[in-house]
Amino acid sequence: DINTSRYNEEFHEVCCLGVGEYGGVHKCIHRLDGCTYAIKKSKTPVAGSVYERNALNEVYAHAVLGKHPHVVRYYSAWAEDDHMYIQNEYCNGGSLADFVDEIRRTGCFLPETEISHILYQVAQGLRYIHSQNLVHLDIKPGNIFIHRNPKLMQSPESGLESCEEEEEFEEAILYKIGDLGHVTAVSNPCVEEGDCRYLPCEILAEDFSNLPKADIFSLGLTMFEVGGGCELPKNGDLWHDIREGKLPDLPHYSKEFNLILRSMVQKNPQDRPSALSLLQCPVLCPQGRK
Ligand SMILES: Cn1cc(CCO)c2c3c(c(-c4ccccc4Cl)cc21)C(=O)NC3=O
Repeated sequence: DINTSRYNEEFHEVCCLGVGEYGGVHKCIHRLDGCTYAIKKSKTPVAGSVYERNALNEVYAHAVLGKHPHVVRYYSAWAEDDHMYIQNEYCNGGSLADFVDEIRRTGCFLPETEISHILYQVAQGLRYIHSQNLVHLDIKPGNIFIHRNPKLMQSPESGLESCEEEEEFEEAILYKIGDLGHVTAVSNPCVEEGDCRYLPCEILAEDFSNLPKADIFSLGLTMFEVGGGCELPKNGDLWHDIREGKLPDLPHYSKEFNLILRSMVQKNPQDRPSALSLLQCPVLCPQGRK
């Protein structure tokens, strides 16, 4: 009967975090360890279908990518009662898509230091994914999740005392790349296209010769929206203009920051910076930290 299901036995379902054609994601508390997780429940994909390959890609990617501060952590996956479950780290601050909605609603823009920090953190996640010879292929605001470290939210000093023995500085807000359903290997790619609003034209033309730079392109458009840029089209003239390198300026940010975004969405993948080179860029490098 349904009550013997691992999902119901091991977890207490708190609330729904989102639903899509894939299924639904719930915030759950593990009854034994008391920790909170995000668990996606989806219909078992038809054997041999692209959905099954995507589902397997997602779990393989999580297994290979293991633990990284800027990639959503995977804990477990299982199948039961004609559904697949994946148990991931719960990020308590929503996604960058929620953030973009908020900026559009309030007209309050992030200071350049904050938006540079977001780009720096996500670039660290991308560098890690690319270093494993994998590519994400669906980088977009809805797939970048935010985790606010409650300990550090009161006063930044508190974090320092507690981790004085550790070398590294604890971040109060962590940005994490999630939804690895489109992840594939750089070498033998089986590309399942992500959201066309964020894809470069070479991917749509099935040119997979430089996949890591496709992630850079998508990250450039993602940051354009976080910076208050207009809503991105799925097609049409603006879609093509952007891919001809005509990215509108973000008036609230410096010339240098705008030049970085424009370099990330260059038509020719070779002209886009790698994730590693973004991390060495002085405009983004966090002040004073190596
Ligand atoms: C819609 N939605 C909202 C959230 C919480 C944001 O504060 C969320 C999460 C995830 C996911 C997710 C995405 C793709 C695959 C599996 C999962 Cl659990 C979806 C999420 C995930 O892996 N971790 C999340 O926090």
